[in-house]
Amino acid sequence: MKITKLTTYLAPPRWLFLKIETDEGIVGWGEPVVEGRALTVQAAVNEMADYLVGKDPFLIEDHWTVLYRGGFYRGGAIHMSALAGIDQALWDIKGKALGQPVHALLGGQLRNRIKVYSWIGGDRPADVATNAKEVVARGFKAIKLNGCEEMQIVDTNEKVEKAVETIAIIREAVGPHIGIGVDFHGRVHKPMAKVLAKELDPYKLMFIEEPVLSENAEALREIANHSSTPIALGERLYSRWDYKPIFEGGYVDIIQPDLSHAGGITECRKIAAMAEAYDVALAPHCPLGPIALAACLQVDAVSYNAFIQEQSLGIHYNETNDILDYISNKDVFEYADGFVGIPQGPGLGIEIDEAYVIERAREGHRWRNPIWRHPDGSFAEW
Ligand SMILES: O=C(O)[C@@H](O)[C@H](O)[C@H](O)CO
Ligand SMILES: [Mg+2]
Repeated sequence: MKITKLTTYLAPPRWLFLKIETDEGIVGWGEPVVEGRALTVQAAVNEMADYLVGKDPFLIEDHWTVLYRGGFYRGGAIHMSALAGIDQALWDIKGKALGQPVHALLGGQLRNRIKVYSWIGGDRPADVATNAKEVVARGFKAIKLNGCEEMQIVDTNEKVEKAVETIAIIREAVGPHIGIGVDFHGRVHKPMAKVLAKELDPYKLMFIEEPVLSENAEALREIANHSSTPIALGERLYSRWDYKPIFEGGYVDIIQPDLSHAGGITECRKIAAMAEAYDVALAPHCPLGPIALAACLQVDAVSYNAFIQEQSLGIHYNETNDILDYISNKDVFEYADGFVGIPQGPGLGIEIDEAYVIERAREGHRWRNPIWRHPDGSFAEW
């Protein structure tokens, strides 16, 4: 079998899909995207396409190695996201050709299902609480919300009180047994992170996420010394080499590699294995589309340390941008009791509705994250 063609589609609300075709008619799909830079990742995929055309799609490990190492310069969000989508599509092709789900080719599933969490939005604590209750009523056993608004490098007690009040209201609303992940989104700097972590400890959170940016990971030591809450991060780390200092540092409890940002199934499987050797848990990041989610579930299926999966079915944006719109086998993600089943179909397990993808790609998108500012006019991390 030979690779014949790579085609990319800008898929609203903010995704990029990749189709890899072969001379035997088998087609694989990947989702090479980093939010807000879809066109740049598209260019990177196109730049790597000429190497792949004419090659055997089954030689995933070799293609990954050449595309990672062979450009001399390597790594980072754009390159590793492009490589991630290519890798997902190659696994999809191989699974479809052999009539096996990807997880079967990775050694076989060690779990039937994985717990999922739902994102909770809302501007005011009361709205967040209403949304949280609604999601719990729909069966979710775990939720995640943003932990604070913009936070300056040193900020006021008022900001801290507001953040704590929101979490208190949520804990009260959902009761003691629902998992609550609190995402600080890298908004907080070292001086405030330890204050917040300590204040939030009594709410027995499932984790605090990006309490500082991962490039400031040395600050985690101080935070861990002020709190017993598990610390999660990793959505902005792109390879085993990026994760190396995190494991060596010893203060991260949960890693969150993104299957569409960190080199795909091949690389995330290895990152997960490194984590297992440090007794660190895996919770793949996925505020993305159906292909990314399907890729996550393949790695969850074979990773002992995976415990929960992020996903954005029908809730992260709005009902008109549901990820199920893009797939024909709409029952593939089986939800029950706060868990989602591991897909059993060949390849990634999803069937992309290509006509719908082409139709939506005509409209495309220009997704950008908001730009925030502090009261003094300086830039604020979103
Ligand atoms: O953990 C999450 O899902 C968020 O931090 C998103 O990755 C971020 O809003 C960019 O899409
Ligand atoms: Mg996050």
